[in-house]
Amino acid sequence: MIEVHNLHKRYGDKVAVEDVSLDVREGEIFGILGPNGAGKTTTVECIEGLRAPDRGKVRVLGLDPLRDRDKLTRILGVQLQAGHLPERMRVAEALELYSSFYPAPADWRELMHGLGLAEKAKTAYGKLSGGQKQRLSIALALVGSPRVAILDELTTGLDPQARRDTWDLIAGVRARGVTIVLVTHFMEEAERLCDRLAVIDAGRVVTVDTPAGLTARVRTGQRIRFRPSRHLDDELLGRLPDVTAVTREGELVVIDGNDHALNAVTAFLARNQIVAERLRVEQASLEDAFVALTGKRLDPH
Ligand SMILES: Nc1ncnc2c1ncn2[C@@H]1O[C@H](COP(=O)(O)OP(=O)(O)OP(=O)(O)O)[C@@H](O)[C@H]1O
Repeated sequence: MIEVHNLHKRYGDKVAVEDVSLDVREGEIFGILGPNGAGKTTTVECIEGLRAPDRGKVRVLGLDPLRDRDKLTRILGVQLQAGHLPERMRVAEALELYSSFYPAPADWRELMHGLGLAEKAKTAYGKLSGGQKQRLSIALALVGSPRVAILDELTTGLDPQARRDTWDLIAGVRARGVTIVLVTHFMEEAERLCDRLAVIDAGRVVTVDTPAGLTARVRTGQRIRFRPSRHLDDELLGRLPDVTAVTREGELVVIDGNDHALNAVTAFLARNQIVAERLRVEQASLEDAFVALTGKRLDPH
């Protein structure tokens, strides 16, 4: 659906996109994940035809975003950033107006209901809350019944419940066959929604993988935490071949080991008639994978 080859873009001396290549397949939710200033927005603006690349090639369903702009706008839905509508335009008016731009628009009333904006149909844009503006921008991105939708910072500024509702909505849009590109800062969003992810850092693609594939790459084994029911000899435990370290966090014992560590530790405890209370086993998360790949944390703004 989307091909990007060796994209470069600079603003004056500042290199925003150094070398980005990726391809987005039909029907998937493709995530672009990276810290502030990584070049995510610049990359999607080149895909949308809003910016001209300095070098490299971009195609959306075979169309050149700059040369074939008219055709592209009929198949591509773009979530514009807040503040792009006249303050006094009402929600229903905006949706009706935008739907009139497209040859085969979606039912804008259905979208308005689906996004929880029906009660605000007659409210002026300037009177909406941040979350409502955000939902309206999603509705406007989808009103043309696009084949590809690009959503930049989809849920930034939404409260946790509205964020979850939006995720359900996006999953529903994908179920109708729309391919989605999602620019995000949120690990949980990436993990919940995306089929594949491009991790971008300092203008380059660090890797492209599924969320599960990314976490599997940094799996360092298991970390086991529990409170022993009675005295436990840390040194003996540390001698088990599958255990690499035993430390204490207050009354909890913390054990790092390979993927067999849990079996080895539970067998050891059973032999010594010790019960593991409040037992927890942790695996690597997508956040860990991101840190391992880029050396940076993702700080949501
Ligand atoms: N119009 C511009 N003029 C000059 N520099 C820009 C411009 N737009 C972006 N930049 C710079 O280019 C780099 C990449 O910006 P971009 O917005 O693409 O990153 P991003 O990954 O989307 O970041 P964020 O998550 O903060 O939006 C940043 O260092 C940014 O400051």
